[in-house]
Amino acid sequence: MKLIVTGPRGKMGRLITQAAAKHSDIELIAGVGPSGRDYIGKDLGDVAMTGRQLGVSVVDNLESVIDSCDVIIDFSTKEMGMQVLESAVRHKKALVCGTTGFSPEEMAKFREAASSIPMLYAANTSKLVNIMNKLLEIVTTAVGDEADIEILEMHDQWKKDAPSGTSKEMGEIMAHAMGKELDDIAVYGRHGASPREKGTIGYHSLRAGNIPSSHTVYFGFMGERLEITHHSYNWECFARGAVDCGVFLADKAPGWYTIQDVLHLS
Ligand SMILES: NC(=O)C1=CN([C@@H]2O[C@H](COP(=O)(O)OP(=O)(O)OC[C@H]3O[C@@H](n4cnc5c(N)ncnc54)[C@H](O)[C@@H]3O)[C@@H](O)[C@H]2O)C=CC1
Ligand SMILES: O=C(O)C1=N[C@H](C(=O)O)C[C@H](O)C1
Repeated sequence: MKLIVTGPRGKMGRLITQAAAKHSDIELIAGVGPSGRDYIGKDLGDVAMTGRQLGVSVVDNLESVIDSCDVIIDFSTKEMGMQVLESAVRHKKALVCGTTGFSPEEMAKFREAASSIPMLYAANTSKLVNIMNKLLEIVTTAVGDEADIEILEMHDQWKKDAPSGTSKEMGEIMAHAMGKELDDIAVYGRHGASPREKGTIGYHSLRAGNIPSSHTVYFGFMGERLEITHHSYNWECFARGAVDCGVFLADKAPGWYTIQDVLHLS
């Protein structure tokens, strides 16, 4: 599988390149970074600190290398993510996108792209988070209407979007389990509303230091509560999952694929 990674100097791009470089089924073709960076033209292995040179460069123009690849993995910014999507559709290349922070209108463009390319979007590529999502569906189906549901997510000080893409996916899964739409029941922060309105999902985002990612969903009852939590200690679990998604997508026909398909959780 011939792979291009965007943002190979970023936190995720670097780890994805490192994981891909160790994978026997993957040939890295190029990295794509922003123009003007001092590492443009340098060896991808050096830029992503894989521990060995890979014999391919980091370029600043995806269009110049895209025809040589089978799959692109993009964990960058929402602006870059939209550009990558356009190029992938134009050149009919499979795309794994793990970038978060897109608007509903932008997300619709990813869905549209699935009619012409193999497309996998995942706000969280950790295996355990996606198993947690299954647990959330079970609990919400059973007690969603009785419980006070609150999501608390924590990330590092540099994270650009809030709430996290993962917590939005979790909220959507729980809302759908209750036969509702998240937009109708999400409450961002609480401002002294009392009593708490039943059937809503509360959102709380915390940004501090270098916390990689924590998500807890609270199901509050009178006299007891259930908490379901995932903590990552670093970003490697997401990079491993992203590479698995890329390998999965390489031989697929155009269509919309999810991480549940990759993990056989559907
Ligand atoms: N789906 C998942 O499991 C996960 C998703 N993420 C998401 O991945 C994204 C990236 O996160 P981080 O790696 O922490 O961010 P980062 O800020 O460390 O890296 C972003 C990278 O994008 C590159 N970039 C920005 N504009 C570019 C352009 N025009 N051309 C080429 N490259 C460009 C930057 O140079 C940088 O290398 C975020 O949206 C984050 O929420 C992060 C972790 C896990
Ligand atoms: O920016 C991050 O770090 C992460 N972003 C994703 C998100 O927005 O949910 C996934 C994970 O939480 C790490």
